[in-house]
Amino acid sequence: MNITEKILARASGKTQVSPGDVVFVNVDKVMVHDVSGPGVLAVFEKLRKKGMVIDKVWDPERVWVAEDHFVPAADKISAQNVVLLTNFTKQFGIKRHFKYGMGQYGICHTLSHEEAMVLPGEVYVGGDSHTNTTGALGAFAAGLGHTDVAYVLLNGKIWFKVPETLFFKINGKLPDHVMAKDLILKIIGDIGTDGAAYKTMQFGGTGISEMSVESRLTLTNMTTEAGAKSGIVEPDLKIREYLAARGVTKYDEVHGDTDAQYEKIYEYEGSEMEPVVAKPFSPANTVVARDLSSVELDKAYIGSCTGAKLEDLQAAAKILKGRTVKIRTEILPAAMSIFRKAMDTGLLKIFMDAGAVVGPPTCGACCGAHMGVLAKDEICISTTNRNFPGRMGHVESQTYLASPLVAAASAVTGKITDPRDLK
Ligand SMILES: CC(C)[C@H](C(=O)O)[C@@H](O)C(=O)O
Ligand code: SF4
Repeated sequence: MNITEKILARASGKTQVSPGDVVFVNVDKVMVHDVSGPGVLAVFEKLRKKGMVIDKVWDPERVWVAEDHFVPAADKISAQNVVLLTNFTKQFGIKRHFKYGMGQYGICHTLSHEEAMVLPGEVYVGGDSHTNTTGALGAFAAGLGHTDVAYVLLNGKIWFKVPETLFFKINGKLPDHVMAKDLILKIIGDIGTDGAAYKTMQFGGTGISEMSVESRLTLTNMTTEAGAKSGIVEPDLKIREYLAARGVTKYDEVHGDTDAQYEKIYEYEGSEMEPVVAKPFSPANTVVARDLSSVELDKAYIGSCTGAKLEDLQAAAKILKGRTVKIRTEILPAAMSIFRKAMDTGLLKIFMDAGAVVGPPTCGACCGAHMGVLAKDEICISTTNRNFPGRMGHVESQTYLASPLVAAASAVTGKITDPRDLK
């Protein structure tokens, strides 16, 4: 069995599972945020109307809650949703509620690794499609809809069909000007937005062992854009060090067997990778950044669970240091802990000296909700993961997806720019 099959076998009390089997698994952790939380509570209300008594969740210690999509409250409805979440965590005794304006808070998928909320070998589900992100820590991590999350909250279990696994073997390190974002855009461009439909995308090879944990998280984050049920990387020393730095050393790692089976193996030569950009309106609409050097931009956005981890901000700072932005540039670290590290290490000063605006963690601009939406016909280069019509604002706006290096280089020139071409 491969790592995903072994995790699902262990969680369902079986010695052997195969792709296609339906298993009923014990869940280790579950997350809801300020969009899915109220949706799940609406399911509870429906069940109550049918006479069900709901006065506790299966295990309040295994539930955590993030305020991220519409904070700072974008309007009256989002303000009300935060009140709903607060009442929910109080009523059910859920202590891990990351609240806007009270110390650490941020985008759910960023907190999941920054706060070591999920550990190797675990089954983690969340009310958000990019829950796949945390698979980079060696866990089975998948997004669920409101009804399924409600079921997990009450029972601590859920069913899964064991997915087939596609293995992406990356040989050798990526060049300096290329980031994990370029690699995953290249892969999605190759396999398409349904190329991994209900499959697991596993990443391995020397290119992955050389890669930082934060970079691996960019890969697994975007497996959702290829339709994958989950994304995963086998845990190694880097993961152990990452978790130890967060005070966690006890967990039960799972590794695939040496003769593990995969549906298909794809190979990529790391050193041959180039900066890649996804054009509107699909993450699979990819070309090399250099082919787009005539595209004029209105905005550069460096933010989101995909592109505003510390390493992403460091990459942007490398470009922006001593330079000035030519277009409106918004930089929103993905969690307060990252914001603080960026402040302590001088990154925020570099951004502000360059003329960019630095703002609080939020999903707002990424999902076109608030805090920087695009106007009609505006064109944005963004470190986020989706560029469907209207994703970041007006339905006739356009988003190009890119790495933080490409986004920062483009902010400086006002046109899509390969970082190698920046004077
Ligand atoms: C709003 C939320 C449910 C949504 C998701 O599930 O992915 C959002 O995070 C997104 O990226 O589109
Ligand atoms: S930052 Fe964007 S992609 Fe990530 S959870 Fe928020 S809305 Fe979804």
